[in-house]
Amino acid sequence: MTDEATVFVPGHITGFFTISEDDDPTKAGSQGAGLALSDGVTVTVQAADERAVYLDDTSIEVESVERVLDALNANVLVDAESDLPLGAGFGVSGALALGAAIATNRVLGRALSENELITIAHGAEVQAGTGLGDVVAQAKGGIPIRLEPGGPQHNTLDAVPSRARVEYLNYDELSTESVLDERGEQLNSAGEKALSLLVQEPTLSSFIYASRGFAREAELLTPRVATVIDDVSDTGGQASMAMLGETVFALGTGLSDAGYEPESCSTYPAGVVFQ
Ligand SMILES: Nc1ncnc2c1ncn2[C@@H]1O[C@H](COP(=O)(O)OP(=O)(O)OP(=O)(O)O)[C@@H](O)[C@H]1O
Ligand SMILES: CC(C)(CO)[C@@H](O)C(=O)[O-]
Repeated sequence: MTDEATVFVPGHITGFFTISEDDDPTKAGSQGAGLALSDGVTVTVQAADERAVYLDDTSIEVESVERVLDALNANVLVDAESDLPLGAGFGVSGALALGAAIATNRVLGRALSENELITIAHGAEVQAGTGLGDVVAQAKGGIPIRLEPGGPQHNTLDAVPSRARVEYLNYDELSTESVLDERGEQLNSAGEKALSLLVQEPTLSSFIYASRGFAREAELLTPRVATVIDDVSDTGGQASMAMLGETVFALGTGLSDAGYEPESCSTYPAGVVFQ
């Protein structure tokens, strides 16, 4: 046991995905692919008499984190700091859940393994309805391809063996929960097509091409996101939409070359790291 533990969890932009439902939340999840980001969430956990969760010094309630703390029977103070907006397609709720699981285990001496903690965080996200594949992707890092859905005991992960500078521009939030409820079927056929394209040619360029096709086919593009993606294409760059937020991401200097003023970071090769 220790008084305090701090971990960094990379953000994660999903480019495309499919939905797999299952009564067992450790088997439910998504296939798909995305980018783990050097912009992420730093989560500090301290033992406390009462439970409290803060993001950037503001008290927040995030169901996935509550579920993780319930599973670990933990009264702790979770103090998170993030470069990324919540609810905008960067997997912040997954990062909070995974960071809380890994750091709480250390602080309270729960002696669970990494896969056990990833399973708890993944199941919590699935049950909260805020994510299906972010947690397993964030635990792996890099440019993960989720070939099979679910937590670490059930899924199969591969990756695009590459790295990239990433630019992004966020306009607004999109509720993961409501999009998943309303668009299931349409997403799955577009997601399967995108995955088979990427598996045939697992490169960054295919990833972003497949992601753009998915966003279009699943009819998730908002007018301003579509305009920005077209502007990036017109200047020879590659961009798509982050699932699920009103957010555009581009490889390299795609957005700045098109005259926008984006945030920038890079893909993050590792998963969760103790600080
Ligand atoms: N101010 C806030 N804005 C957005 N969400 C909030 C806020 N405060 C608490 N929440 C909770 O945080 C969670 C956000 O989950 P959501 O899955 O939409 O975001 P994300 O993980 O950042 O993005 P995504 O899953 O699309 O990559 C929800 O449970 C929501 O209820
Ligand atoms: C559902 C999702 C797009 C929400 O960010 C993500 O968790 C994923 O790729 O499964």
